[in-house]
Amino acid sequence: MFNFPLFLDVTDKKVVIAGGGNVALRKARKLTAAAANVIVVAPHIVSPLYEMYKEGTIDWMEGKLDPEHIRDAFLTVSASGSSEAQHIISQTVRPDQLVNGADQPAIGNVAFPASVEEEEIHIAISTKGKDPSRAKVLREELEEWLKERQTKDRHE
Ligand SMILES: C[C@@]1(CC(=O)O)C2=NC(=C\c3[nH]c(c(CCC(=O)O)c3CC(=O)O)Cc3[nH]c(c(CC(=O)O)c3CCC(=O)O)/C=C3\N/C(=C\2)[C@@H](CCC(=O)O)[C@]3(C)CC(=O)O)/[C@H]1CCC(=O)O
Ligand SMILES: NC(=O)c1ccc[n+]([C@@H]2O[C@H](COP(=O)([O-])OP(=O)(O)OC[C@H]3O[C@@H](n4cnc5c(N)ncnc54)[C@H](O)[C@@H]3O)[C@@H](O)[C@H]2O)c1
Repeated sequence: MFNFPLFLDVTDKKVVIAGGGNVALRKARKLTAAAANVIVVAPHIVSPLYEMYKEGTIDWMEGKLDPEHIRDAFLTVSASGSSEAQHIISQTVRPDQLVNGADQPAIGNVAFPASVEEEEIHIAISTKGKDPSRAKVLREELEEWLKERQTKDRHE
């Protein structure tokens, strides 16, 4: 399914996130940190997303996903868990558009890895879609390992 590791520049790209729950929030944080132009489409959004909207970090279109929201999106993130929204996404996107199926990997062509980023390196971890919680555990272990390595370097 996801067979090609890639680091992608999303600066100023239009990214539409369908859904406003905690999964949408996690993706919105990563994407705004990467300077994407994030638009959340959902009838309701969790309060940290509402804060981001009020600060102007993201846009919010209140309501259900509509095909028009995603026609010119560079990347669409499916994070609503709604079969109606999933159906709209799979019927609307062209083969040259990117889709992350956070709630249904089968409709996607990109996945978010767990990652550790420092000034000079960025390490990404994927379990090939099989066990995302394990990717989180591995990320935490890697963070520890990097910390220990830095401490060791400082003492050498
Ligand atoms: C790595 C990480 C990055 C991120 O999200 O940015 C990420 N998931 C994370 C956490 C996490 N995900 C889930 C739990 C709860 C587990 C539990 O409850 O046991 C937790 C743990 C938590 O939330 O603490 C559940 C889950 N995840 C997916 C499904 C759908 C499905 O499988 O059908 C379901 C089941 C839904 C359900 O059944 O309810 C799908 C995907 N999740 C991916 C990435 C992609 C594959 C990555 C890979 O190849 O490893 C993929 C395919 C698509 C995508 O999302 O891009 C991030 C850790 C970041 C970090 O901490 O560093
Ligand atoms: N990829 C991952 O890491 C991961 C982790 C946990 C859960 N999930 C899956 O992701 C989905 C979302 O999880 P959550 O915890 O954020 O759920 P949630 O129920 O808290 O949030 C769903 C959001 O989608 C919105 N929504 C509902 N119908 C919609 C529509 N037609 N158009 C647009 N927005 C709509 C709701 O208003 C709400 O904001 C679930 O299906 C869950 O199984 C994925």
